[in-house]
Amino acid sequence: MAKTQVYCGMFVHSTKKDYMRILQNHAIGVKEGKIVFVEEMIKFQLKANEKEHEVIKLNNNEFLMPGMIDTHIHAPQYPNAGKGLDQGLLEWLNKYTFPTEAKFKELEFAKNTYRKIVRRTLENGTTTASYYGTIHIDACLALCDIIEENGQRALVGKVNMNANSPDYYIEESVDVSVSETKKFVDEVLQKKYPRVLPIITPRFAISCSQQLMDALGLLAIEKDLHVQTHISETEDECEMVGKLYPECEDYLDVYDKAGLIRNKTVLGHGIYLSDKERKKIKQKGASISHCPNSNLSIRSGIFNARQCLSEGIKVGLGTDVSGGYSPSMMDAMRTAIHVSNMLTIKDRTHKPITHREVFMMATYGGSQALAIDHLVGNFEVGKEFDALLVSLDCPGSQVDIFDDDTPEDLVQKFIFLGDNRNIQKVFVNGEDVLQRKVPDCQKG
Ligand SMILES: Nc1nc2[nH]cnc2c(=O)[nH]1
Ligand SMILES: [Zn+2]
Repeated sequence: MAKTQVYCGMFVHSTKKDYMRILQNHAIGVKEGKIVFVEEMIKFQLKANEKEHEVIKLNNNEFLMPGMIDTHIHAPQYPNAGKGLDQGLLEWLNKYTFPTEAKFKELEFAKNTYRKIVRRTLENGTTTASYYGTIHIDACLALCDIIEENGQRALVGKVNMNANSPDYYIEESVDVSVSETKKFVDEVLQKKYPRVLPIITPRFAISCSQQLMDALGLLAIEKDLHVQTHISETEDECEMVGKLYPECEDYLDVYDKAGLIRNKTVLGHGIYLSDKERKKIKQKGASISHCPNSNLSIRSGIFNARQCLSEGIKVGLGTDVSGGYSPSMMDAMRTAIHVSNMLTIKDRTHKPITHREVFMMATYGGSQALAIDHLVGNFEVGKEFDALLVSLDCPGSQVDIFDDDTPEDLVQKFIFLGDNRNIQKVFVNGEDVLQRKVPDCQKG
């Protein structure tokens, strides 16, 4: 019988009560990918037994944290990461994003790109991602296979768009868009991937007709599926949605009328939501994916994370590659703090979010946002062990530790100064997935 792996040392995670809880001199037992106990080391030592337990001791400059959860990322936009940031959202979509996404008609190009982004996010500690694909079903199915092959956990969406889109990148009709989506969902579910699920992905209200959104809302309800889309990201976009849907009360109402606002719905951005819209999001149990790098890079606006958190809305973090140039969730944490600091600079009564809140949003908050907090997000007994082994004194580390650094200082320094080199192991369901032998993505 396989032994229980027991990690001994320091752990940091978020709980319902604490954004950041640090457990020193603790032991976490992992069996068949799941957390079977979390207890003080002295307690574990009383029952420790060589036949049953494989003990892995962390050193003083190491800790374990939950794997990070990217609640909003466009896998096909990865070739554009770090370029084409000179336009605002609507122009940026037309000039750079749609031409790139259209290339995913070519399956080999799609596979090579998807291998790169899945590997890159894993190396940066993203154990779960909610991916937008393109309108191409074969490429989206290939993305699912590649995620599975690499051992990542994910939601994958075939994008729907049938309006206000260029001729070379648009779905023919509502019927085609819906039937392709059904086919995609059925194929993904049939494969019974242990950790990959489909997510209904109407791009945003501008590129979908009401009829299409109605059909997608029905499908989501019928099959109890996750939903992701964009909302209130820029002022231009909000104005255009107001003109396209004059009969709706507000932007959220466009989606809500279609049945798309559920407790498994994650809404990207939400910068310009009204009090009324936020109230409804909270009431419906939907969530917001805050994508700070993207919001600054394409100059969309300043999201008020403090306000949403204090209102009790579920908030996760997203990289939003390639509106956001970085695929790293560490960048998302840092940038979220800076965005919140900007609000404080403008209004000294605003209480900025700290390393504690961004840590929560990158881990437990992300799991709540994607409605997978019963499976992952923190180190609760019964959850799957998705975790990062962080070392601050590994070769190449850019973090220096001093005698008076507290355990929380170590975590804070990792958030601000750390990078992928400090992420020594990436566990998904208990397995160190960086060790997997997969096709070399650099050869693509
Ligand atoms: N950031 C971002 N916003 C969008 N709104 C509609 N499509 C997109 C997209 O691809 N990226
Ligand atoms: Zn996006």
